[in-house]
Amino acid sequence: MIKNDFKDKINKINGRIYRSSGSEAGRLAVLKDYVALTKPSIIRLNAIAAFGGFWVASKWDIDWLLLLYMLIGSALTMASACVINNYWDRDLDKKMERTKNRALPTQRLKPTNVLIYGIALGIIGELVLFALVNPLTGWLGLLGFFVYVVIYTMWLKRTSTWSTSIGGISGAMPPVIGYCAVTGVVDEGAWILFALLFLWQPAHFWSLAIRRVEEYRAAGFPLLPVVKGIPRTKLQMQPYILLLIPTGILMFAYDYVGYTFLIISLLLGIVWLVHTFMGLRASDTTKWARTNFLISINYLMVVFLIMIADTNGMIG
Ligand code: HEM
Ligand SMILES: CC(C)=CCC/C(C)=C/CC/C(C)=C/COP(=O)(O)OP(=O)(O)O
Repeated sequence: MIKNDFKDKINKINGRIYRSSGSEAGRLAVLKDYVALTKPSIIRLNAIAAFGGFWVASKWDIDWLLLLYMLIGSALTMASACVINNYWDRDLDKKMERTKNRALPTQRLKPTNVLIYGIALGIIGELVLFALVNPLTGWLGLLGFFVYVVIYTMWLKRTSTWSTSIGGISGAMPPVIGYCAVTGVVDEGAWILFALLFLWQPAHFWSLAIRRVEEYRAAGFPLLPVVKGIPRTKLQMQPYILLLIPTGILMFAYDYVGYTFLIISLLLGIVWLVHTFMGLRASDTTKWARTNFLISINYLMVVFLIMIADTNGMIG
């Protein structure tokens, strides 16, 4: 104990604020930081989407080992992308309340270590996808990684209001990876799942961006509400949600799911659309945006869980 306190002091004297991992508590805190860098709640929801894609393509005839490999490979690839996003954004993350306490902006971890960690996760994830799932899922993982890390994080997030829509291509990859792990081809089912996630994302993210518009402005991110204003952003969410609703109809029309999914996805889509529409006249925009963000998260979770339960019209 005394030895660890001494180590911490030496670190401070040397002007370093990297945390000592000598004590039990210190090691646990470092571990927590490494886990947080992977953005676990985003990976969790993305993993549900990948699982849903796999399940729908399998039509209840599940290859459990393949499912496990697909989940491990895609989760590690996504974790890698999120860690490298944290690495790249470490200076900008200092400027925002929401992100300023992360491990890199506070200098609790060394950037080089984080970069190595991110690359290692990506190499293992991609090896799992290429070797144990199929090459198509490996390429789709690489595409998702490239769009999120290079196109979104390194380029558009700092320069254009298009970051959200184009960045959505990467977020739409997980269910496609799950689906293609089974089919080995990109067919209409893969495209419908892609469309579902792609169309879901702008309203999800803009709800958050509206709530935190001043933070994003101060940090210099040219997001839609920062550049074009909140009323325009509220308006621009609507075509995405409107187009999202037919993806449920297409899933049904192509016989992937039954009536239960059709009805629930339609109802949820309509609830979200109406709530978004009401945003145009909301008196408390912050409160409205918080609810809209929560609806987005719950919409996706429920739609994918029902998709899994009602694959092939199992519920009816
Ligand atoms: C362009 C695409 C996307 C952007 C820009 C985006 C942006 C964000 C941001 C900045 C947050 C942080 C919220 C906060 O700290 O309060 C967030 C939260 C979240 N996002 Fe997204 N997101 C995108 C796509 C996705 C996708 C594809 C998923 C999953 C399928 C997802 C799931 C989540 C979840 C679950 C949260 C809540 C995290 C928490 O509570 O810690 N997002 N999103
Ligand atoms: C297959 C593959 C690798 C797909 C990638 C999927 C993926 C991780 C999508 C999530 C997109 C996302 C969290 C954007 C937020 O980043 P941000 O930088 O705006 O968030 P922040 O400000 O909280 O860091």
